[in-house]
Amino acid sequence: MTTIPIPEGSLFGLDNLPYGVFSTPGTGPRVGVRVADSVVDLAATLGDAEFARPSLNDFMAQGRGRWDEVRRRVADLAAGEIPDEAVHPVSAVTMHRPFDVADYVDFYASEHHATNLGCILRPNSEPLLPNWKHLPVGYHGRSSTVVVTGTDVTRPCGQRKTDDGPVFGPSQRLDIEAELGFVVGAGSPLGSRVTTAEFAEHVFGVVLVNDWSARDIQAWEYQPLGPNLGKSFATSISAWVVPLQALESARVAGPVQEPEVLSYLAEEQDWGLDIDLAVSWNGEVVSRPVYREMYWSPAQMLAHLTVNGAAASTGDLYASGTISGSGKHERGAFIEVTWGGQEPVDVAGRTSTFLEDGDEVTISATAPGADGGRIGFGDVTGRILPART
Ligand SMILES: O=C(O)/C=C/C(=O)CC(=O)CC(=O)O
Ligand SMILES: [Ca+2]
Ligand SMILES: [Mg+2]
Repeated sequence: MTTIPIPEGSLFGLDNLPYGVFSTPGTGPRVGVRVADSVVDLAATLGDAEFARPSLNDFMAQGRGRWDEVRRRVADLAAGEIPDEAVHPVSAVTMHRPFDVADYVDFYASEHHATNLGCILRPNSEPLLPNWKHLPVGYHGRSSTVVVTGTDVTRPCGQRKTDDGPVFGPSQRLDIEAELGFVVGAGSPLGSRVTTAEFAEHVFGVVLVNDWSARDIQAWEYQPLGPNLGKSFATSISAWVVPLQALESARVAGPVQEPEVLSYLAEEQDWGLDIDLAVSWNGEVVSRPVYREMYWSPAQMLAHLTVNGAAASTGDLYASGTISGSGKHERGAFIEVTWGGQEPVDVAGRTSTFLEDGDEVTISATAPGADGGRIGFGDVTGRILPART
């Protein structure tokens, strides 16, 4: 039997306990929980069949009562003695995409980001469009290209506009977007709505998201229907799903919403989140976005997603949109950091605007934990491979 050492200050203490899907040489992917620098095999310890599967979906589908029960059992387990064969060092396992992604929607919930992009992309008009403060604007992304951290990202090819008309080729303005992703566990039937008060009954947990974005492809294709191929080539997520319960100490009131929102978007509980992110480009931190300034809360986003009667499904992923704070060093996309490429930055020994082949980007995040310390999210990392031409 083994007791897992939890060093003082660990971001993965007993107040976090995120879930993921891992494999070891010789055994297939299955559900594990991270405790400090170890992964606990849940099928081998708790014995419940849904943990022997290569995704979290069957567990997530069972709903809040079951999630809370398992979290209590896992906390007891992690604090006590565990059979040696059920504990693996994080460094010795392979992490997989933690859930089968059903639908994927990306929102646009940062006022700072939306304003910055408006100024950069549409300099002669109002940066925020008239609907922006009345509803959380979003678009449907491509769930089949959601990949787990560590997956390489091939530079996309596509159309971009030039003075001589559109040309086809590798994107020359490849960018990132640092976001949070909310993972739906318990779905809702077609024809029903999820109210803002029901958010925690449906959302299982949170991942970090990098919504890779080819700005040149996007700028040419997006009017009037929104982003499509400029973003659908890859979206990276972290391997560990932080349970919503672990974020209790991170809950804060969001910004005051003025004008007042329509009643289906009104909230009685605070679902702003005090989460600090860091974006590293080739190993150097270039930005520290803050989640707490996000205008729309995740409870409002889910209420909006279902207000027309659209069903929510186990494995649905909806992302917050780029997380940009008010400060210059809090911007969550390189198009903002470099102001449309006009203000290059010196990063890791190079002057840069957009991503070059071989570049690597890592997004990390921490939040206040229940024990007075901090909890971590697993990183989301990706490296750019040259285009297939
Ligand atoms: O303002 C635009 O035209 C485009 C905005 C984005 O690309 C952002 C997007 O994907 C939503 C977000 O991440 O906030
Ligand atoms: Ca985005
Ligand atoms: Mg801690």
